[in-house]
Amino acid sequence: MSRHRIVRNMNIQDELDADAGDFGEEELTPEQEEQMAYGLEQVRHIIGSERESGLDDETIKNALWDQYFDVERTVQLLLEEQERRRIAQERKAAKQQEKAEKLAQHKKVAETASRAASPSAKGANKSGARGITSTKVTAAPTLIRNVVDQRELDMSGLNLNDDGPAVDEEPPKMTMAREKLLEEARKAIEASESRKRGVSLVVIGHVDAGKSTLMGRLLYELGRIDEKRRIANERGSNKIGKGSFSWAWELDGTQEERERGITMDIAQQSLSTPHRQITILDAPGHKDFIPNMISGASQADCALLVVDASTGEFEAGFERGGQTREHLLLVRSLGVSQVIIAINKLDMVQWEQSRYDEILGQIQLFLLQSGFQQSKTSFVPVGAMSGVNLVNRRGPDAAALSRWYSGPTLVDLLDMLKPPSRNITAPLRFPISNVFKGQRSAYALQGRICGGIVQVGERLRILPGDESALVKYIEHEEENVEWATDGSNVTLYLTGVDPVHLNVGSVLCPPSDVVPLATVFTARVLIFDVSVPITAGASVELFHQAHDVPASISKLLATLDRANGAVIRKNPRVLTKGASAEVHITLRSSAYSGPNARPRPIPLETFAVNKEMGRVLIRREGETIAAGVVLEIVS
Ligand SMILES: Nc1nc2c(ncn2[C@@H]2O[C@H](COP(=O)(O)OP(=O)(O)OP(=O)(O)O)[C@@H](O)[C@H]2O)c(=O)[nH]1
Repeated sequence: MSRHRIVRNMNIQDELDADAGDFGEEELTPEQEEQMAYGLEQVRHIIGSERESGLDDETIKNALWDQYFDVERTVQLLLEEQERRRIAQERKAAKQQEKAEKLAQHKKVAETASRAASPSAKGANKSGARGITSTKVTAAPTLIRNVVDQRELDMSGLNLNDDGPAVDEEPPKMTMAREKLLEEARKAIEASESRKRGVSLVVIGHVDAGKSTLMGRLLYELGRIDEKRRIANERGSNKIGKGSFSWAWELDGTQEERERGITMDIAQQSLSTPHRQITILDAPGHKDFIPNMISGASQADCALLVVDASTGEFEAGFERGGQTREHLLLVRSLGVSQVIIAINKLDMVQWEQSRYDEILGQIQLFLLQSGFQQSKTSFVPVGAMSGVNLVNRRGPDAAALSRWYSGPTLVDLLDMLKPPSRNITAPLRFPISNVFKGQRSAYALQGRICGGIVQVGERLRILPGDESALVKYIEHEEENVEWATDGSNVTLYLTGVDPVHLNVGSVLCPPSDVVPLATVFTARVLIFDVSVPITAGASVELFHQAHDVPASISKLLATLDRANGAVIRKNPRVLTKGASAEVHITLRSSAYSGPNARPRPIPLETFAVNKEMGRVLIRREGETIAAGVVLEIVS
């Protein structure tokens, strides 16, 4: 379950549980009282389901504490819930009314037809039959057929007296035909060009570079964290002797992360600059959690690399085995071309310009070697802890920096990130990156839309498998929306499906245009800095979107010229550092599935059809050894 989600769920729980009967100094209105009662019910339900899903009470409590001060958001959530229920009830009443009217109409026709069919009512028969054929025109044949059945039908089948399913269970309806939806989406995208445009940003870098601190402090500087919450984080982190991590607490929400002082999973937040609405994916820097980092990077448009400028620390992160280079290579391989490099902790080297220039020079060279264009990379000196040069350069800490730096702040650079173009006419592809039990009897799936458009009420296929499900709600940037397009990081709430069919790595798509499945495919790969050359049959871990599966590089087809793709050698014996090659990749069954089990296929597309669905990463023994694109699906 997503940590982010636990925290969000706990918003309600925390407020109501902790403050039941004592809402601080504030008097509650009757409406709020009612909301609180409803919320408490939710709380019990949520605690129950969190326990069922294996969370211990300590973690739940921790998450509760985390949201302690978010009173306004809680009340707002509850009011929204009430409003949704009201609308659903109104819709239900309108539908029942409509059904009743239809039934009355059918009954009338039935009576007429029955009179017409009755041998004892000859006059009526004639006139009735004439009446139907002459007045009911095209609909008459169906109606007459129904009339016969109608007389035998059990009225309960029409559900007139039924209370119907719980309001929450009412199946969602698609509000727009596809063409109309596309039209509306195009207009909205055009309109957003002049307003705030959305981008998603993955925050990467070596362990302890200050990524979470930077994000926590930035959220505070931008007013997304209030004073109460800041104090709570400060107190909480001091209490366990981790005071220097108080800013990181905002992002590192689980007990284990807080106690260990490291990020372990992707944390999602959003912030807003004058021209951009940014979804932040804070990735772990520790090499043990690279799979989680890859999952975050595969959902991002841009990257923010944080490096630690302190003596010896930059070097440790940048040399072989450090995460700075590996993260840069990974994001580039996953298609991210824009990157901001925040050179952090300059306070540790007395804000020396020479240190900044030295680091900038080394990274710039590596960026060029790794295929980043200089025009799409930018550097900024910052002090995350004291908030220097994030939003402004005010205060005594910033004075030393201002002596030699007059360029943009971090927010200025974020505000200039180029939003991705959206391919809304492509078939929908939604690779699942996270699954958890949502509220309101739906299952929640997090991920990024890789092509197309999705709307509430749509039925989607889940690949691999034969299952489908209905989209009940769509959440984007913490708001419920009717539809969402390519490039958006969203949470889809699905109903009508057994959760066993919802797995990380599965892809949702339209039933009429399903994504291909593959167990063997041809890929063009670029070999990274490997210590042991790759031979045919090498066992590897294949990463595709948020998912990793066992595989082997089953055939080495050719080595290629990196510049023009021409074949240098067919059937090479080995692939060494820096080689570009065409290979066959074959999925293997996992160690748990037994010796004779066949590998489960994964949803994949060629790079030519869908860039995001056609990228793969290859790792071996905890090291990323290659990145590639899918050329052809073999089987
Ligand atoms: N002196 C100084 N320390 C900082 C600064 N920014 C972060 N730190 C410290 O660096 C340590 C690591 O910070 P985090 O934010 O947890 O680092 P991280 O990159 O998110 O760590 P992982 O996600 O676990 O890789 C903490 O002790 C911070 O207080 C800074 O600007 N100056």
